[in-house]
Amino acid sequence: MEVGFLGLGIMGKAMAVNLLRHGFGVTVWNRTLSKCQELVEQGASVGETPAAVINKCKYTIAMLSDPSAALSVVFHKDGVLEQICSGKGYVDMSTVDAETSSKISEAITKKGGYFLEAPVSGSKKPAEDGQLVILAAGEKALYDKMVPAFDVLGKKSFFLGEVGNGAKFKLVVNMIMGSMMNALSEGLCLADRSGLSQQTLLDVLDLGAIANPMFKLKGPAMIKGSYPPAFPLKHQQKDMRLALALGDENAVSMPIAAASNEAFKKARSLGLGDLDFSAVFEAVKSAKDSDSA
Ligand SMILES: NC(=O)C1=CN([C@@H]2O[C@H](COP(=O)(O)OP(=O)(O)OC[C@H]3O[C@@H](n4cnc5c(N)ncnc54)[C@H](OP(=O)(O)O)[C@@H]3O)[C@@H](O)[C@H]2O)C=CC1
Ligand SMILES: O=CC(=O)O
Repeated sequence: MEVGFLGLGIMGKAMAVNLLRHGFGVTVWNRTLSKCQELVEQGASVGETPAAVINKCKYTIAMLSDPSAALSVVFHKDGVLEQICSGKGYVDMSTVDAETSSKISEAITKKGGYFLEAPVSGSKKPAEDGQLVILAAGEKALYDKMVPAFDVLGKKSFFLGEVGNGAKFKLVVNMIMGSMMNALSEGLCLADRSGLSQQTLLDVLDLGAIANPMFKLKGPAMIKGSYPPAFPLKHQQKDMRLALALGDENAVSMPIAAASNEAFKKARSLGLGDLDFSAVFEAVKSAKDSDSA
């Protein structure tokens, strides 16, 4: 199967490599075109523009940073819309809001193409290992065609019905994840300020009812103040913002998510946006420092 792939950031690169390793023909494009070279060395072809990739491939996947990137790759000059047509499918796996996804879906469908949103849960390592969880919604016929690719990229894929449901699901999941990361950060800070061992706190958490892979993976690095980006903090803050907007639309009060969003914003203002989202710990620590000054 030949697929196009737009967006070779942390996730897109790992996913495209995985497809190549499993025998897919892959034609890649990235805004910063030089990032395509590493994929070419592993057997990929390059399209000079998103339109060129769509022209070449029957199915194209996108993995882009945020709503504005997802929209620009479709609607701008040399974008997806210029070549999408009957018989071609476009699968956007970026984390965006339902409104963005619907806009893209409508435009593509109007031109006779098929659209599927398919955001993923799971970070850099699950992307490298083909262990993502795929939250797809939109055109069921396209979902069925994409199953062989999803089987390579993920450990489980869900088909969730109409466009928007995948986007909303992903935002709910990441809203919970961002709140948990803040709770862990406050706990580590509180333990330290109370004269307790942060490592012992992690050991205790790992043995009890709230043990989870995220605390186990990120906790030890957080204690060391090490935040190599797997899931960039700026993207987690985008997800909190979009989840809060979904809460606004549905009149759901989310004080914990709102407070977590403030901490992620604070972390961005401290210049931590490109680090891993666990760097919110630094913002939590700095807030506690100024409280005690
Ligand atoms: N990292 C993670 O753990 C996970 C991320 N996600 C989601 O997946 C998506 C990608 O994440 P990730 O790979 O980490 O992000 P990165 O920041 O590593 O990559 C972002 C990609 O988007 C491209 N891009 C940004 N702005 C534009 C634009 N205006 N026009 C065209 N391309 C653009 C970048 O191109 P360039 O190289 O030129 O900057 C790059 O290819 C996000 O929506 C994120 O929320 C979902 C699950 C896990
Ligand atoms: O969106 C991030 C993730 O880890 O999932």
